[in-house]
Amino acid sequence: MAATVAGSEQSSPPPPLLYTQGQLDFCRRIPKIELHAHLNGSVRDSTIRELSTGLEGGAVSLPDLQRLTQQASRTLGECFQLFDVIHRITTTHAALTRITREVIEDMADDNVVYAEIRTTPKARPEHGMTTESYLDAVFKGVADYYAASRRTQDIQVRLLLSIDRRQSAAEAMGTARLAVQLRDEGVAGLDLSGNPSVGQWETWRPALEYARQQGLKVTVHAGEVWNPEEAAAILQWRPGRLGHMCCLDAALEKHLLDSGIPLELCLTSNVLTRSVPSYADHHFPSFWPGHPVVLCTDDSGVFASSLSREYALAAAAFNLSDEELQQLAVAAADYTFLEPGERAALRERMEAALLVESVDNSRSPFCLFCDANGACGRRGSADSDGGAGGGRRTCDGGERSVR
Ligand SMILES: CNc1ncnc2c1ncn2[C@@H]1O[C@H](COP(=O)(O)O)[C@@H](O)[C@H]1O
Repeated sequence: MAATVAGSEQSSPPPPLLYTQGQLDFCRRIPKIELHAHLNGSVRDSTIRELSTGLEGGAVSLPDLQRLTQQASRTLGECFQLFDVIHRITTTHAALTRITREVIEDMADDNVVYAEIRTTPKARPEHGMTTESYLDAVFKGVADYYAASRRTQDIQVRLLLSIDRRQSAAEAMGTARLAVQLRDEGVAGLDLSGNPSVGQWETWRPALEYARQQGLKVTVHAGEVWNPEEAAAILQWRPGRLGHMCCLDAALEKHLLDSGIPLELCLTSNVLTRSVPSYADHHFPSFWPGHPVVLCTDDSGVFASSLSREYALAAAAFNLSDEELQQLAVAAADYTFLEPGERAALRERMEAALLVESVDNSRSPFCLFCDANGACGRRGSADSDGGAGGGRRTCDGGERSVR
């Protein structure tokens, strides 16, 4: 049977190899800043499996969950199906506290030194949860991380509250008021996100406007799908940062370049959701260098990635040198929603940690189906399931793809 699988694999071309172990190792050692990470999109696979197993009465369709998490590529619509499943297993205060602590642990392990984690506060009356208690549980997760971490203050964390595009104008205003109230408790800003095919910009604009008038920073998802009228209206409103901006015509691209608004770019998310056709075709090089850009993960759990992996993918796809990777990482300090003095301190900390070594590219490469730990999810890859590596597979794909 194994021979049949291997035989059938031989007939299909191997996926392109995108970066080397040496590049990934180097990117892991660079101190990094994460500015676009959705809390419920960053949940560990093992935690999703554990929490869904504990549920009674088939509240979560495990076959659906498994099908969606095992697909190498998923459309934006399928991603939002996956979020619905994740939201059904992170309904308790304890689950929220746990996922928050774990997300920070994973970021700290990946050498992220500053993170803005975003989430939509949700009221779940059936679990005795209000939007305020949702956030209390998230804050507890942050506190638990610091209480348990031996490497205290390795990573500095701020929250952004997200307005979900499914929300009404009144609900959006509720989220904005909460963000303003919690400004001194670790909330650094407000975000607009959610399924880009849902709703109208004018619905949430007053809430974003209110937050901005109160001195809060605002970031907005835009151009994740083709909607030039909305992208133009958002650009004209001038948020503090913009997420994605994949689907732009030449006029909008020029407008964005002229605006100087920092862009949060999430390569794997955009490729897997088909907002861009491939890594090599990503719009990163249309903006960087020259325009403020920060590489981010978006949903490290949903897309099986890490910030280091996103840097390594950028290095391979756009032929970036070690110095350029570090320039990207350091510059991100300037685009954070921290106060100016805190930004400067963060930048100094990043500069003090610059690396001067070169990359060892001789070690095994990674392909499109390799996850952040180098385990290859492609059927028939070498050292398949259940071997001495405890089910970990190594990649035997083809040539590395460099643009
Ligand atoms: C793939 N690109 C994306 N585009 C737009 N919104 C996204 C997203 N990825 C995640 N979210 C938003 O973040 C929520 C999950 O985290 P929280 O429950 O808030 O912690 C999703 O439900 C969606 O609203």
